[in-house]
Amino acid sequence: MLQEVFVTHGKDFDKRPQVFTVLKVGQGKAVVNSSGKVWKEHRTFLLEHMRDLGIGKTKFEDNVIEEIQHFIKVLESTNGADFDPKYCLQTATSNIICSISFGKRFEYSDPDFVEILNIFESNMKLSGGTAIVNYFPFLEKMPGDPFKCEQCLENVATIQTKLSTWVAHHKKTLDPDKPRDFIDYYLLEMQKKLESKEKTTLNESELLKFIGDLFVGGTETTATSLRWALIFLVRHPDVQQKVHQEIIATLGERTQLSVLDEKNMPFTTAVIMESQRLGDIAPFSLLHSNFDEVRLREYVIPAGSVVIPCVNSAHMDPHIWDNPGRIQTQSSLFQNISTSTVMFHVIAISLLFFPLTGPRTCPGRGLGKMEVFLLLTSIVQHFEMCPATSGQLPSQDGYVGITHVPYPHKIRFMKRNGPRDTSHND
Ligand code: HEM
Repeated sequence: MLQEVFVTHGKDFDKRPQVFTVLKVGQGKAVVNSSGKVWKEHRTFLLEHMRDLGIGKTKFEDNVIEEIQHFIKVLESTNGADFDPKYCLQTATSNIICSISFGKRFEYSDPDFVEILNIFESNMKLSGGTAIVNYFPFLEKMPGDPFKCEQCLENVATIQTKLSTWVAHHKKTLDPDKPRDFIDYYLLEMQKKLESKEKTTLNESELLKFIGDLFVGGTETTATSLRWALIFLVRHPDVQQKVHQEIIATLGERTQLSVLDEKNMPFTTAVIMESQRLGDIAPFSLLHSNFDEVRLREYVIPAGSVVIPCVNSAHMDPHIWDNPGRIQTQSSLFQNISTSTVMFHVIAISLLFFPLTGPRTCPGRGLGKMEVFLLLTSIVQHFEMCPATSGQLPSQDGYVGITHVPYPHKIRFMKRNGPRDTSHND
């Protein structure tokens, strides 16, 4: 059914609904929250320039690997002590988005950067509560802001102010012959269209939202995918060990894997897919809508409906998975990626490997997939991950905002070839 609605009838459902989180929090702008002409022009711009910048393709992997080197140093500095990797994973994935948006990366301790990441995260979390206002709009103005609508909108305004100072700096330093990043490309495209008097929806206000979209779309999703993968590897040391063995066998004499190695690493690939299924990163994807009435099977879907892709129902479908809540055994992990019938069923399951390929499909999945693969394999290559010193395993449960996020937890990153961990017997 997901396939039928979002792929076969994808065009009928390629709008976003006119509700609080889309119109006010997302301002109905740029790519993620827009519909119609604004969405088409911004999505086309994004895809064209991702292609130009080689994003998600092999030539972009050096940027990701450079960030991984900084990231590994941070993990080394923990010296095997209890550590919550959330913040440094968010920083690493944000820095990759920063390199394509602003042409620069930030130090992990940069206060400006820390602030902006915290605000983005806060809004992802608050969205779980504000979602009710989508269906009961009068709740937005309830005294005392119980659904945190005001706080959410204040966060949006703070982000816009921060991003506008970066855009102002780009305008001052723009060299039309040497565009550095997405902001430069956008400013040049805007200028070109204005000069040729071509009708356009590109403008500075949309630009701020466009850059915000890359952050929202590209940071939390990737970092959360990695957080779930780490949790499952800590909970299943036997699986962690097999991933490590596959990495070592594939590396040979080299010190760093490439995305091209992925095709020779079926076990690691299956583990990433499985952690996406169980982690259920975006259980309801993003809201969709239809401008016109649609007839589908025995249903009539009125124009302007809110259509929620319940991806979670496929992730946990007992008709497909023997025991949906448990990580699949090693042999079935292999089966899942090699059996074509299962592949059909997992189309909706692994957002990165078999996404719903309709008009709204994630434009950043090539990049996301590259980041998850390279970061995860680098972590396992360099560290053995163990439960915190209390021996408590990180929980497999989490909370749902826009994404499904793990509860706060700590794990230990024991440098491989360093002193062995003997304090906990798994
Ligand atoms: C593990 C990583 C990622 C996951 C799980 C993920 C997941 C998703 C999902 C579920 C959607 C909604 C699709 C729909 O509306 O039906 C989406 C849309 C989107 N994603 Fe991703 N994403 C990831 C990485 C990225 C990255 C790295 C970028 C940045 C380049 C990005 C940018 C976007 C944008 C701009 C949209 C909106 C597309 C539109 O409305 O046309 N994503 N993503």
